[in-house]
Amino acid sequence: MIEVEGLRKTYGDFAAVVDSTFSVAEGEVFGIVGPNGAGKTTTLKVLAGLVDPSDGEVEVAGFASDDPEMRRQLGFLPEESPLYEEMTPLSYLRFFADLYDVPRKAANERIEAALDRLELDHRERRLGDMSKGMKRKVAIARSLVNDPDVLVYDEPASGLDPVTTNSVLEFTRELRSTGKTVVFSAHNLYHVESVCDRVAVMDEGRIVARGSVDGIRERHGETTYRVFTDVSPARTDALADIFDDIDAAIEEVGDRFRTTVPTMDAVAAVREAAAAAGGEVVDIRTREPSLEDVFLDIVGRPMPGRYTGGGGDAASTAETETDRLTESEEAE
Ligand SMILES: Nc1ncnc2c1ncn2[C@@H]1O[C@H](COP(=O)(O)OP(=O)(O)OP(=O)(O)O)[C@@H](O)[C@H]1O
Repeated sequence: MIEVEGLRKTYGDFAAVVDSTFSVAEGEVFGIVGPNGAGKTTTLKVLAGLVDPSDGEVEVAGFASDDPEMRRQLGFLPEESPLYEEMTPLSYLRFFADLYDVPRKAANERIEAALDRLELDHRERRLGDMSKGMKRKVAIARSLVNDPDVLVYDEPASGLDPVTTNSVLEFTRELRSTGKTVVFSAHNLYHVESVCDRVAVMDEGRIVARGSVDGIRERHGETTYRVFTDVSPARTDALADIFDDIDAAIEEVGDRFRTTVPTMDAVAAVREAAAAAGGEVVDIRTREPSLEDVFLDIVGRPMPGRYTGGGGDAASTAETETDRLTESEEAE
């Protein structure tokens, strides 16, 4: 549905996007993630036909990005989407539907469906009097009035409160089930991690990693094991034989001790150490690396803009209950 080959965009001497190649399949949600100035918006504007590439090939829904017909197949949500303040959501969305020559009946149905799903009440309220989250929802509804096959969203959930963030992300995810192809950008790794089938990580204009979230995680991150014991395994020197720095990873959590280790051999060592100290392992959990850990591995510095609310934690650490092993299961 989207093919980008060797895309380059320069502003004077400055290269905002360098040799970018990726494709997005029909019905896929593709995330472009990276820090400020990475080249995300420039890439999306090229896809939306708003910025001409300096070099490379770009095709969206079978049209070259400089083909005016391409824009009719596309819904673009810019990072900042100023709305006409004096209009209401309904009059504003109808206005855009008219620009796309959408028949009135189809437009009304589409607008109602989008606003219902986005839980946007106050449809007759002046846009200038609406909250940032409500305005964002109206802008998202606007991207759908022409029923495009491809949606290009620039930071759809940035700067919104956690509830609205989740609602917008959930909505983005659902677009896939209606057959839409979505490309969206985010600073926030948890936003892409929870929504995307595949991602491209950009840094300084270049794609530095690309693939499924799990695949990238596998290549660049490390699974760790958290072993819970009822005595501190540090009381013995069994662990010291295996890891010099194991002490640093032992934390007291309530009346238990949590030791974080990188391999199953190390888990066995913790078990031995706990047994030698007169205790036992009471729980083991795996912790997969978050995309944030992965970013650190790829670009060598932490990802800015860490998410601090709205259920982000669950998405970030992916501590899987199914991977929990009990003492008895392991003994079998
Ligand atoms: N019109 C322009 N003229 C000159 N430089 C530009 C222009 N547009 C973008 N740039 C530069 O290109 C680089 C990439 O910008 P871009 O907006 O694509 O990054 P981004 O990843 O979307 O960043 P952010 O997360 O801050 O929105 C930046 O250094 C930016 O200053």
